[in-house]
Amino acid sequence: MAENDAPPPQPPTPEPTRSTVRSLLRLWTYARPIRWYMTAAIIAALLASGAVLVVPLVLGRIVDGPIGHHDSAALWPLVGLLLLLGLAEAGLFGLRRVLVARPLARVEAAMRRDLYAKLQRLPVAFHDRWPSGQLLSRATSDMYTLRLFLAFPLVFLIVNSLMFLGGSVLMLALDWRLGLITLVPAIPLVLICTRFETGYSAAARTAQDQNGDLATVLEESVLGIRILKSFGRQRTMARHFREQADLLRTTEIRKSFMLADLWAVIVGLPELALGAALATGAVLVAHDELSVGTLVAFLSTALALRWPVESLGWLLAYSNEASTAADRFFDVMDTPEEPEPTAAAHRTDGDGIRLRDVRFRYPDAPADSPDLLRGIDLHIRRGETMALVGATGSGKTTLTALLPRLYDTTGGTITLGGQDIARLPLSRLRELVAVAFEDPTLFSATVRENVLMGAPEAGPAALERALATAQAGFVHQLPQGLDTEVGEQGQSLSGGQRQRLALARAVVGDPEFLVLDDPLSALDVHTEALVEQALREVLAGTTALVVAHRPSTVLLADRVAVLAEGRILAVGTHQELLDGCPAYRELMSGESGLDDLEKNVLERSSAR
Ligand SMILES: Nc1ncnc2c1ncn2[C@@H]1O[C@H](COP(=O)(O)OP(=O)(O)OP(=O)(O)O)[C@@H](O)[C@H]1O
Repeated sequence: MAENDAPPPQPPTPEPTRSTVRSLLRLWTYARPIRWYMTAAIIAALLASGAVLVVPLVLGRIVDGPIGHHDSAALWPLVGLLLLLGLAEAGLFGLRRVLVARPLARVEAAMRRDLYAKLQRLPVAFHDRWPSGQLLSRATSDMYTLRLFLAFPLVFLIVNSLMFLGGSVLMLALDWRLGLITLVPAIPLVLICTRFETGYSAAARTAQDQNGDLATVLEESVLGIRILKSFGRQRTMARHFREQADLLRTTEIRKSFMLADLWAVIVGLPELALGAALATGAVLVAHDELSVGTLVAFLSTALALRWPVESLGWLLAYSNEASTAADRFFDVMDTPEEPEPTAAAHRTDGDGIRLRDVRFRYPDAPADSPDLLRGIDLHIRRGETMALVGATGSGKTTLTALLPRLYDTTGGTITLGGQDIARLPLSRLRELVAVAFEDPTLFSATVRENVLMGAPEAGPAALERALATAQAGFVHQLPQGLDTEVGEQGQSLSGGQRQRLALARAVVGDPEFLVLDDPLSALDVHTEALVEQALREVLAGTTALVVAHRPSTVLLADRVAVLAEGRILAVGTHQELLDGCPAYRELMSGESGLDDLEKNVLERSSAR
């Protein structure tokens, strides 16, 4: 495909009116199936926190009772009770973890599965717009953030709030004056936390997006490592990576400073209040208005509430991270999919492939640019092979992508065997049309799996036939033959080998309609001639559109269509066009020299 000079894609920016709670509530769909586990975990954590709050009361009882009355016999049962409370607290917090560990792993897996399935369903235009690193970071680090949120911050936001409420009531009950002194700082704290929440969620979103950008740069440099090394551009790419990493680092530092500011207030204010309560309590004890035991119980309760209050900082920070991660997840999940026609498929008739007034422009094309395809009219008769030629960037690959509806036309209609492709269910359409692209993408799977991707139900005979057509017999010499893993993107194979496997994948299902985008470009002259010979038999039984850059590929076709200025300029046999279409003559002579071509044609024609 020709280079795209559209501006680089940007991830969506968060809407200014977003609400953290609303974003997090959307996770309910996934959390619902495990609600009872979550409830049990919250109850376990609440009981553990209850045990923590009972400890000060027992301490108060010890001070005013056995210690005050020098009664050591009465001391031991209370010490035993303290021990039991400690054990109960530890056991219950442990139980909370056990209860949610597996269910939450299931939630994370379900979210990731849905995200992956959605990415598969979304149109190619979506993937053109979204950098891969942004999708990668959503499927990995964002999922992890969300699972962690459901495991800890969510539970502790509920438990710690209730513990704070319970502790406050207890402090007020023990002594209302000391209680008020200790609780007054809660008012400025609430205001400060609200302000923090707004600033921090914006920073969290920025960091997550920058993380995605970093993943994109990393992925590109890993996939393009050969180019980088061979052009000695590692330093340039490393600089680019460092710049992106620096941006992320700056945002992370900004987040840390925000959190540090909040923490200073969250830790500082209660300490001041506790100091004031201690001083006031001492005066009250001195005036016999308060027992020492009650003061000990009060202060122990206040100290037990330090964790719920201090944890507020990271709980808020984490909740914000989780809510922006949820936004990023739903940014993808909410993207509209292509409407899937449900009309029952009829049998195709003998009309072949017909394009009527087909127009197309890429969604991100500059507004002032004309449509790339501006009214294509073309009829490929049933059983016919049509070559498509045109200058580079004229839209040949784009036109081929319209047949399997990788992109939807912006005007006009395309029919396959008389059926409008816009009305065919995509699964049926993609059964009818098989495609081999110029860039032969393979997957990290075995040779067999890669080829059978074109027709999973094809038997061993069909597989062998397809490999023979594509002159891909080399696979039998690979260490494990058809079961050899081809490595990430088929990197362990040569360009020509990959191209032959991609061609085998396209023809293995004996498709009714075949679209080949310059399928022989990476082959040596000898292999090309052999593939052409075998391909001719396949093409005889199918209706095909073949993008051709070279005269040798043109020779596979019955007729040739010339694409220029977004329209079909001329259609005819190779010879007719050579005789009557100057643009075609120019295109062909630009490739290999007209004399060579004509010689070639004569030789091949006599060989047929
Ligand atoms: N995904 C895309 N988004 C936006 N513009 C695109 C996209 N893909 C291609 N283009 C633009 O569309 C035009 C036609 O590209 P296309 O790949 O269809 O040309 P082509 O005729 O197949 O070229 P070549 O012969 O070099 O393979 C080019 O200007 C290209 O920049």
